[in-house]
Amino acid sequence: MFTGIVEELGEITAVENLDDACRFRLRGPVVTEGAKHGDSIAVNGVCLTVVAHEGDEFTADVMAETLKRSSLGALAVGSRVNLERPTAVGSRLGGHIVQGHVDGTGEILGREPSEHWEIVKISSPPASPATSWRRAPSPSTASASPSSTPRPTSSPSA
Ligand SMILES: Cc1nc2c(=O)[nH]c(=O)nc-2n(C[C@H](O)[C@H](O)[C@H](O)CO)c1C
Repeated sequence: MFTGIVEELGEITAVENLDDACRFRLRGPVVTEGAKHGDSIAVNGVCLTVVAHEGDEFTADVMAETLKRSSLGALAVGSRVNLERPTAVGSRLGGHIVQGHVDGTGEILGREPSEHWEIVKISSPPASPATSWRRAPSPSTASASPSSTPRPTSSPSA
């Protein structure tokens, strides 16, 4: 579990194209401190697994499904990425509880700068049948169109 509070801005230092995946090497001095093989690290909000690490760099394999659903497929050597380690049990949860399991990519529709912050408008990707059953239906959606969200037959009805 993550909180969405970014710990540092890391960088992609190598990209290797595998048959149906990509192997990324990333630099992140904060998130690699004490990192172990098998640990999770969120890269631009996407939960990935550390398969190797050395010094301030770690390697993660990104499978085709992840490349399809997230914006990680657009990354290249030199790209800066938001990095976050999972939340430690017992610590204060700033931000939100975030799984790092991305459903899809939105699009930035506009940015309105103001003196202290910017309002960023982002489109939400339409739910595909493959992801919509993973989302809990909101009460209004469920009552408005109960048959529009395919779910496994074993799911309790809303
Ligand atoms: C822990 C984890 N590790 C990886 C990984 O090392 N490589 C990968 O491609 N996907 C991983 N995932 C699943 C992704 O987070 C998930 O596929 C994306 O968020 C898209 O839904 C997860 C959940």
